[in-house]
Amino acid sequence: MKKQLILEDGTIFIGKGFGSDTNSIGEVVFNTGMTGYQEILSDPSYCGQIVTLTYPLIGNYGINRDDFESISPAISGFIVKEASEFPSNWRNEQSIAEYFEMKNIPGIAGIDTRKLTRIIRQHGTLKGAICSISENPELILEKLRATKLRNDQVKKVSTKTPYPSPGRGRRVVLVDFGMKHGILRELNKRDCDVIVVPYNTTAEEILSMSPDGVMLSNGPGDPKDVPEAITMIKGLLGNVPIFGICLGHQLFALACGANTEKMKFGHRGSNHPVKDLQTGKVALTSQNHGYSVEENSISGSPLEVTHIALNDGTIEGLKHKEVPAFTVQYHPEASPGPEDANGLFEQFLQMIESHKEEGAAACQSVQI
Ligand SMILES: NC(=O)CC[C@H](N)C(=O)O
Repeated sequence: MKKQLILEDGTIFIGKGFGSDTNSIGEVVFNTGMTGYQEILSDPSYCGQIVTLTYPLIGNYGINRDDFESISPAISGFIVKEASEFPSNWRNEQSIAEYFEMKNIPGIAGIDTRKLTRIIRQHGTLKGAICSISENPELILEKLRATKLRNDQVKKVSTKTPYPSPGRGRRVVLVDFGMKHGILRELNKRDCDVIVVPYNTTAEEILSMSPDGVMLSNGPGDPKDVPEAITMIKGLLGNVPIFGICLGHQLFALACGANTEKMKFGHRGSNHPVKDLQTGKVALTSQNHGYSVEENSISGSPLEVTHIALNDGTIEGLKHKEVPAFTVQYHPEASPGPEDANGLFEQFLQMIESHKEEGAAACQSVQI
């Protein structure tokens, strides 16, 4: 089944379809990870995007029951050089073609994904369409150029109702903007008593759950499309310790008066070096973001830059100068990728402990 991949700039690639036979339109983004395709295709932050992988062989260890980052993938399509037809691994249960067919997502193989990546890097983000070879490319191109990409992805992928993930440790409210399950796993591993809540929960509702700390998850799209979350974070600041990841980091920055901007082609991969400006240490990190916090907007805000990307100098971490809150643009939960930054979850729990001690000391001094 021949298929075509048509880019907004008029480039056409011809390949072989796999997975669902449907046509699809989305923003085409590249990920440079050599492994971790299952976590990538199930990361809700890719909602509405067509993902291409620069590594040429994808699907060789199949799809297994453990490595999903969400129950249903939200991506709009998958572009690979070679989709392995004979996966081999003791955990393998399905090929990627079988999986995409089951989930009704179109894929296209036989594409020179490194050439495609160079086009995106030169041009900047592009919309693209995966469609049948029988479609008229001129008509598809017209449709593609006229298509406005959706701006309600967070609403689409966030949980509709709160749910608990109990533990015996600190109580953490985890705001789900399109959460990767790795974040929940990391909190549960540390025995946190977690309540996951929808993206549009108010600050009052969250505070009424008496959290020891609040986590702001990753999620898809432009942070400015979620104004209710910015209002919520403003209401939380200073009332409870906050740790934000990726979209959570961007929303936190907006709530503190800084600004975010769309990047030319984003960071997506498993080996992005990030420097901690306090310790000078460099961590290799897993990343997936197309927006970043604008550097010039920090000076008038109560924020301090704590981490930067070594590849292009963009902001990768922030902390609030007055209240207990810090955020990172990258993924300390990895899934997939290196676990260098995993200690940030401990840092969050330590921040909760210090905040509790300060609160107890303040109460004592009032009594005196
Ligand atoms: N992984 C994320 O949370 C991504 C954040 C945001 N959607 C971006 O692309 O920048």
